[in-house]
Amino acid sequence: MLTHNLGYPRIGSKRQLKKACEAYWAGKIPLNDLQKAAAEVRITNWKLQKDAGLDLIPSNDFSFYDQVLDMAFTVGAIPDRYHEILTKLNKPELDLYFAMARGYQKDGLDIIAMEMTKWFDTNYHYIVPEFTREQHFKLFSTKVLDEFKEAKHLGVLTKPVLLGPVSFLLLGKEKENGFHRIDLLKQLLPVYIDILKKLEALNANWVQLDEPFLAMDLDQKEKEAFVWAYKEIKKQVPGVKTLLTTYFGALEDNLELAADLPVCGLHVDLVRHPEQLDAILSKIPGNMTLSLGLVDGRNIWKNDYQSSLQLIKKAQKKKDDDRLLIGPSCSLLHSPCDLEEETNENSLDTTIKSWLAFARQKVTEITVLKTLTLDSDSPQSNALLEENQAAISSKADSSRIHKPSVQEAVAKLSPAHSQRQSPFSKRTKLQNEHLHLPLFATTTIGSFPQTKEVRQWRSQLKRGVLTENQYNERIKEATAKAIQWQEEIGLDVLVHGEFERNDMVEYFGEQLEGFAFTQNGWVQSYGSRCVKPPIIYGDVTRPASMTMFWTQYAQSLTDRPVKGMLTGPVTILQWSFVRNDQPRKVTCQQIALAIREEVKDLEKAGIHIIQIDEPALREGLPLRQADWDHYLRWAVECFRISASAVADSTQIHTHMCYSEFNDIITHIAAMDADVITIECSRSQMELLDAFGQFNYPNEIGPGVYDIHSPRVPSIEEMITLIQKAKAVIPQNQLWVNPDCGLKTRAWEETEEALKRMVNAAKVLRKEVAAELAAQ
Ligand SMILES: CN1c2c(nc(N)[nH]c2=O)NC[C@@H]1CNc1ccc(C(=O)N[C@@H](CCC(=O)N[C@@H](CCC(=O)N[C@@H](CCC(=O)O)C(=O)O)C(=O)O)C(=O)O)cc1
Ligand SMILES: N[C@@H](CCS)C(=O)O
Ligand SMILES: [Zn+2]
Repeated sequence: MLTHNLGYPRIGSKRQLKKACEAYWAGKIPLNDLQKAAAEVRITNWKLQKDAGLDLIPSNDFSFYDQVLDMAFTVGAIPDRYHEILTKLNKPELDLYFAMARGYQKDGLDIIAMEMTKWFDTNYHYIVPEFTREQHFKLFSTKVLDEFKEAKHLGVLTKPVLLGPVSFLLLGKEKENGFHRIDLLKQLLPVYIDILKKLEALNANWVQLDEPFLAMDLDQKEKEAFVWAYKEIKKQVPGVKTLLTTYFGALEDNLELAADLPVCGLHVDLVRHPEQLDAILSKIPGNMTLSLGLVDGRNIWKNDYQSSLQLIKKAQKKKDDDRLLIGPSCSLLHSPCDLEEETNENSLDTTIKSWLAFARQKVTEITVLKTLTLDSDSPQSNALLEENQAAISSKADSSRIHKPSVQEAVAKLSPAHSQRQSPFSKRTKLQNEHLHLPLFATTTIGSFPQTKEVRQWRSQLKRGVLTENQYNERIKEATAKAIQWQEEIGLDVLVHGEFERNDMVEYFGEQLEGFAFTQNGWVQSYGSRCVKPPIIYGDVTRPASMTMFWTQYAQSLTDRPVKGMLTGPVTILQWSFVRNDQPRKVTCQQIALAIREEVKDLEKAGIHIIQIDEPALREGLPLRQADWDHYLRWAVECFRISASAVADSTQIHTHMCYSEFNDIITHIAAMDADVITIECSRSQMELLDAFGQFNYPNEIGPGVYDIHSPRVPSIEEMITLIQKAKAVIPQNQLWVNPDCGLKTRAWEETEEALKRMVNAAKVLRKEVAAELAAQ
């Protein structure tokens, strides 16, 4: 029986990689320093996994930006528009790689970035591979080989990790009509085979091929692709031990397909789906190794050793120990690095800390499970087991978790809680009378640049360098400047800028009871961007208003409407580590009731437009379509609970980014927000089609400015996008706004882009006026 890991967080326990990348992008450090910082992270990770006693340690789980982009880069799936970075500018390959992720707008080039979207149901985002009909693949980057050699040189024979060929293609997008990306498998596979042969020549033993799509609904063509690809790999590289990994879901109807593939090992997620073990054990061939995903890679609760041991024992009845692996449910990429970095008892007290395990502790849990299995009677094992049971029962019995008043409020929820007073057709008239907004009303999504300065103030407040008063004065100044500037450039609906928020979820988590938060529990969200998800451990209440002060302050500075800005219940749930002792729906209802109170307070204070962001509503969709309806019903209901306590004349906005809407449009419509703003620009308004086809009745703000790239779009580009939107949605329903909040941008580009955006709306208003005059 061997222990292994599917992947370790690569940001570094002190976000070293984030800091080095951002310094390199800003031209503050040379490439060499960035490479050094990256190597240090890799080496530290290998060493700590080795020291924990892990048998198979992953390599190529490191990434400068994203593992899907790495795969595209490895197989040379590099869109033509980036080649000039090498051919014309003679830049290093890593600059080309970063340009694919972030766009490139300097040295006389202006190249847009590749699309980015959610990695399954996580808050991690990957770069979407682009494929053309005549797509050509070749071994372009040797990263996987280099990192294997690097670890070997340090005395660690790693298990290289590659995104499997079928999942790689399925994660991508056709950039031309007339073909399906899965048809490219024949051209792609030789590159994989080349890599596997090269790894074999380097004496690699196990190679991990991630095929998460095996835990999703597959059509016949996709199933055949799996069969063909893995037969071909077996035929051409018989000496490599292929470990096929699935995670986030159960194999279900794909079990036979997976069990029949000629691979050496199969990894299954037994945290999300422990019930699948029986079926798997009855189907898996005797000579295929089974990897038991027992330690939760997606949450931070300590492993319950007794439960895991039961699953191991069950597997042992059908499989010899030398055909069993023990590991985490999925890559530990989604866990914070190290609980030992949490030294501040004010954010994470010792009791709550004793319930938790982060990536480093999870690696130890994996090795302990092996010890407990193979050496079950030793005093050391008994002590480990007892200690674990004490932590598990301390959480189950804790009086800090249950609040009868919250449970009563949830039990009393009725359909009336999720119903606005009147239908949209009536509300919109009242809102128009109240707000007097022009055609193509302009707004932003909420946040303005979180500059180094703003973050420094917060860090100084935490360290006691600034008093609360001094900190508030600085935030007030930033808010006042933002309000004045928005008025000057002519935006119609203003925002306060969210300067006081560290993060749109953490900020609320810090103010709600039932939440704990960390000092250093960073998890990669995309590229160098990280989040510190709060930990929901108990029933949720709102002891005091959370946003009133800053919203009222901003509104007091202007006659234009300022939008109240809240994060919605589904997003707070989805972007937190959630308690595992009650259904997610119930936790979400508790949060919805807290947000509902906040909405009521804002309305009472004279705020007439309130935005309840739900960017994670789509992300929360179960991976299997059969489970969608149940989820969407309670998720939409929770949004509505939070939004429905207001008068008809109060305009409720919601916002979603990185979402496809085609297949959930009825539920989006059921949210019944008066206005929805969506991310649209990278897809050139494609995402809007769903709303057009549905004859979506409420108002929409399709994003015209890609905020994930420093690139400033031209006014013409924005006009073209609005015109595209006009072709799909009646113009009186349209708003003009960026794709998402501007917290990650610098002021210079933000100012320029928003000025152009307001002017684009003005140009279109003139056009419409001229059309009307001509009629
Ligand atoms: C909109 N998105 C969000 C998602 N998830 C969230 N939880 N939040 C989101 O906004 N998912 C989807 C999208 C895209 N994802 C992201 C994720 C993360 C960011 C982002 O900007 N992250 C920041 C960190 C934000 C934060 O928590 N800031 C804190 C701490 C700041 C800090 O680093 N302080 C320094 C000290 C400062 C100094 O002295 O210079 C330190 O501690 O060392 C804060 O502001 O207080 C990031 O930088 O990664 C965006 C989109
Ligand atoms: N109001 C948030 C939404 C991000 S999804 C922001 O503007 O950053
Ligand atoms: Zn957004």
